[in-house]
Amino acid sequence: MSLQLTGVSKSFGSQPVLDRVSFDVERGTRLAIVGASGSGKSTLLRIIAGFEQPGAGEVRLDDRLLASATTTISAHRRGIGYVAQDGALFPHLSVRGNIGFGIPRSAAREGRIREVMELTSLDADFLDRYPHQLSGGQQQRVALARALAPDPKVILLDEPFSALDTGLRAHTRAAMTRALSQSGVTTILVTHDQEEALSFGDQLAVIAEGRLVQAGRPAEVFDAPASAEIAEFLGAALFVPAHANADARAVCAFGDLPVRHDLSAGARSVRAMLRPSQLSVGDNAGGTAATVESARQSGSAVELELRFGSAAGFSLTHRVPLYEAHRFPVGRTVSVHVDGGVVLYPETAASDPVRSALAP
Ligand SMILES: Nc1ncnc2c1ncn2[C@@H]1O[C@H](COP(=O)(O)OP(=O)(O)OP(=O)(O)O)[C@@H](O)[C@H]1O
Repeated sequence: MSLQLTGVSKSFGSQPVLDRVSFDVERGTRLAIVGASGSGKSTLLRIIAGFEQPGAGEVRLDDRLLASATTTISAHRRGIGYVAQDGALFPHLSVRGNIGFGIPRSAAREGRIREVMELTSLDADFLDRYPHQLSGGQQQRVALARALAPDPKVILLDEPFSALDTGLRAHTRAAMTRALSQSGVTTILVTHDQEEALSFGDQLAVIAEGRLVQAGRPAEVFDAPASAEIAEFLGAALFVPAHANADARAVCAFGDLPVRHDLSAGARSVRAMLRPSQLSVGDNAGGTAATVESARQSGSAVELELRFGSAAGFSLTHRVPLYEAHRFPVGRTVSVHVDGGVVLYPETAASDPVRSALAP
């Protein structure tokens, strides 16, 4: 039993926005969909919610057809809750009125309102407050409580944390994720924030220009992005030209390293991808030599710009704790080691000084 999308496409006028999107979300699990601005994330959620109709394809919930090009079940009959970016609370209704909006009037109503408030870590003292008397994070939790109150089969979250500042965002996200786990409701979150997507769901799907380009467990997708573009989108990535050997190793500017995943599809020219967190920088010899070109304090760390090769060569930024910065004065030659393996991708045709500077 699950929410199932098959070949969902949508255009606005002549502009295609979604192109044959298919996925399955198992009951009680969480899916995060990540994509750049304009990639079609909100449109996808709006089709599932019933606010837009697909141009082609089908949306099914537990085998019941909710939407196709010719069929549509109205939004309020789908059993799907929706939380918008700004919460979209009714400003003239109290917290009680907002949360109780979708629940039939009965003796059990007040109990259910209090239950979902507890689930979303909202104090019962807020019951008679109005939205303008709440912080942004509290408003988002009221919006989630309102969506959960009628006991939906699915909850859709459209960038619900993006309007909150950093500290509040982490706190609200933790409270909402806890509430969703406890309620066991199937959830889809869309976000353009990679960290958020990687930490939210049981599954992660990456959407680019209306197409679903990769899906899987978050750790698997992060570990083996299907393309160099996805690797870069999901977090800082470093690419260096490499020679692949037959024994699952590759030689690149950082030495002879194990290959974790070979996604080069047999290309003659390949490049190795590694994450900055795999680098360690020391003042001993033995690694790849680099020169500290500049040092800039950033919070509790110092960002070193390390230059490899000649002045026209390649540089990367590496963070070291403030208390270690004295070991890396500007002009010092340092040694860079890489832990862990690399992922191989085909080399792109464009020649670029970064690549030639790092060629083994
Ligand atoms: N009702 C509409 N009419 C015409 N074009 C639309 C409509 N809704 C969305 N679009 C267009 O469809 C494309 C995808 O929009 P959508 O809001 O789904 O993207 P998104 O990935 O959610 O972006 P963001 O992260 O910026 O919210 C955009 O180019 C947008 O301008």
